[in-house]
Amino acid sequence: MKEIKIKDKVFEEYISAETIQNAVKEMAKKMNADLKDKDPLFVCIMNGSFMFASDLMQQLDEFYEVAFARYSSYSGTESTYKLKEVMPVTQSLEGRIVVILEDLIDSGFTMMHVKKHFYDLGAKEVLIATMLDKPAARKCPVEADYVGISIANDFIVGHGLDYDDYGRMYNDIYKIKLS
Ligand SMILES: O=P(O)(O)OC[C@H]1O[C@H](OP(=O)(O)OP(=O)(O)O)[C@H](O)[C@@H]1O
Ligand code: HPA
Repeated sequence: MKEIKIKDKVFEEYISAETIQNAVKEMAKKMNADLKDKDPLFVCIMNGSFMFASDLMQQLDEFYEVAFARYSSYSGTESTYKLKEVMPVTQSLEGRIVVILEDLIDSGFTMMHVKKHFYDLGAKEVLIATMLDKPAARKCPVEADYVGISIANDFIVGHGLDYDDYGRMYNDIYKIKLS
């Protein structure tokens, strides 16, 4: 099994890029059916979601508006439970159906706060689409409307996800190897 080393940690192969692409295609099919003619605004949550958002956009049938925002709460492998708004969304959300594009829901802290914040900014409806979900890690009550793949409670890197900002560029996903 392929292993990679990032700083002090070793990670082993976990989910192939092909499995991710198939899950994203299934998600896009549902979105094509649900969102046609509704003019949703997709908001990509940086940094981790850049690959997922790019994959998904290429599978959607319509040309939709896409915006970007950046929130950060992790240090190493742990949440600080302090959400920093590094880059706010610049488009108006007033009256819009907003679809948040997230790479991973772990504790749920980020999505719980971002969803509430987008409603506070005037969104009519806020939906969450996540490439990966870790239901066993949930500490905050939030659920996604679209889930690519549900995974166990392991720290992962790849396909946008990082350990201390490294590892995002791997196309496959790797999970931490505990020694
Ligand atoms: O459900 P949670 O426990 O809140 O964890 C999920 C969030 O953590 C990661 O972001 P991070 O804060 O590491 O920022 P990044 O996307 O820039 O890496 C990930 O991209 C999610 O946004
Ligand atoms: O498992 C993870 N990997 C990378 N970043 C994360 N942010 C929350 N959980 C994770």
